[in-house]
Amino acid sequence: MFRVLVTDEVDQEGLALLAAEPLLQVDEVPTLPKDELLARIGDYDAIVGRSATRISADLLKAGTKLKVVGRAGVGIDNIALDVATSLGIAVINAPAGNTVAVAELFFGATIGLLRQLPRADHVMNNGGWDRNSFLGRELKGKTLGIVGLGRIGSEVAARAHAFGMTVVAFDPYIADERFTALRVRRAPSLDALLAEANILTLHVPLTDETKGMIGKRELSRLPNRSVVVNMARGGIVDEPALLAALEADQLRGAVLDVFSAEPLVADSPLRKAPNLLLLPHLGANTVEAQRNVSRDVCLAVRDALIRNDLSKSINVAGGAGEWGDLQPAMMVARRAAAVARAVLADQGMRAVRRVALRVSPDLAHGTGAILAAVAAGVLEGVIETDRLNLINARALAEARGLELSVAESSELGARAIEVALSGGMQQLAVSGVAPEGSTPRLTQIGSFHIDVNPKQTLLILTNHDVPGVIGRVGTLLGEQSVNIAEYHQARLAQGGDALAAVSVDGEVSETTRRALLELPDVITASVVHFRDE
Ligand SMILES: NC(=O)C1=CN([C@@H]2O[C@H](COP(=O)(O)OP(=O)(O)OC[C@H]3O[C@@H](n4cnc5c(N)ncnc54)[C@H](O)[C@@H]3O)[C@@H](O)[C@H]2O)C=CC1
Ligand SMILES: O=C(O)CCC(=O)C(=O)O
Repeated sequence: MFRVLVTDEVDQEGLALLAAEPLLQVDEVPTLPKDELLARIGDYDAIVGRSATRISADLLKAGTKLKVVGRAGVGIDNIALDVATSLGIAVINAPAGNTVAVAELFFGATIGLLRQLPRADHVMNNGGWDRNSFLGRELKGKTLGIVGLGRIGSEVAARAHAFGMTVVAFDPYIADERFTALRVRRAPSLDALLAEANILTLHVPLTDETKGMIGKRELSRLPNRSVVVNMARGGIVDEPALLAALEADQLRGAVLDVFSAEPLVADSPLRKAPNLLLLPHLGANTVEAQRNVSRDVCLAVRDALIRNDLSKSINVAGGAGEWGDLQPAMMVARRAAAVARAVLADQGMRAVRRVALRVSPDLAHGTGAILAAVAAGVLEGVIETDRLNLINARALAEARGLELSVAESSELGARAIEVALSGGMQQLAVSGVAPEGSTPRLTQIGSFHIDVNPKQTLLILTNHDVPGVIGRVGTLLGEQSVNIAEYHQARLAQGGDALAAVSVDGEVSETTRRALLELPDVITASVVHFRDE
């Protein structure tokens, strides 16, 4: 049974999906003060919330059972992501469900500002009828400058064309093809965008790069009497600088849906600023968007808890593509790494320094997730594995000084993986395949070609290629009640060294391993218990 704590206002449709799962117990509470949340979090496997609950480092550390943090929305700036990653806690958001809500609000609010609708309504509510004071401006013919051409920026751009606007955007992380497809002109720099934007709108995440990105200097570069809209995150537009520009009548107006501190304090000078339309973080507040994000995040949290499906987790080292499609490859990669580490350790090389993963081109879309699986395979059996998982494996490996690399190689056959570990002068590569629709297999250990399905435990023996070894190994394992599932013997040349990969059910004890080493002609015996069964 997993316990899920739901804070903030998360739409019922998603919560019903969680509640319908017999393996989940869902406790819904309003947004809690920090100390109360800290006191409760230790009982829960997952927490689901919106932006009102800060998922701080303290909270994550106090959540000793926490496996998943779900965010019903896009922005994750309220979550201490690095801490979650290092603790192996999956962070899952709902990136797409509220895109349209924000894009539509941009037009609603901007037209509202340009036509002075809130003020006109206020006059009407007070019994007046004033047509002369409310001479507005149109969008048609104006240049819209978008910072951040991601999901929301793209939807804003598409709608702006319908209004007859010229659309220019600045986003150094988006390829030219995307600009072309969206019929958006690329601004070469933020300054170039500012120079021509009659309406400037921000659709970027809050990061070190974007914090304070629109300050006094940037506002002064806009054409006179431009409009600034921030529906992304407070702090991207410097609030005192914006206030000053509005008071100086340098700007025609501005819309703020987000603030550097939320809720906005009652006596904030922004509340009195001229031509400033203020909204209480309403971007995602539509029935449709709330339903979408709640469903998306609750399904992903459910699958992460019950099926260990981390494909929607934004901190699963590199992202995953199609999780179902990648899982066999990740399993083979993890096991290949565990085998290589164990065999090298038995040859006296315990301190792995470098881990090099090669994948065939048909697996190139999943290198991040496969590399995470490799890192987990190298570490299992070496470090405390209670919290070792695909989320923190790479970070833990790198923290131990391991150099991880990944390359795509067309020399490998279909859906093939090679994991090479090295340290000092020694190196060992183990390969495997994860064919579609059939059993994943290990295909090579060092120079030896094998063909074995690595199930619960794999025994790797090296021996002299002489008659009788297989029989003696089989007899000994039988005497120790170890059941052999598959026995694959490989050799390089007759009478030389041979390698046996023996897949067995259950565990092989250290006593049995030592007994195997006592057998004539057995040179090394390595046992790998796969811990991710
Ligand atoms: N007001 C509200 O209720 C809502 C606000 N948001 C905010 O909107 C932001 C954007 O959301 P999406 O479009 O879904 O995200 P997204 O990730 O699809 O797009 C963000 C874009 O910003 C670009 N970017 C990042 N750093 C940049 C920089 N320094 N300069 C220029 N471009 C940069 C990225 O390349 C990306 O294309 C979210 O991060 C969130 O903070 C999102 C939903 C609701
Ligand atoms: O409604 C919310 O929780 C805020 C939405 C938002 O800002 C986001 O999804 O990033």
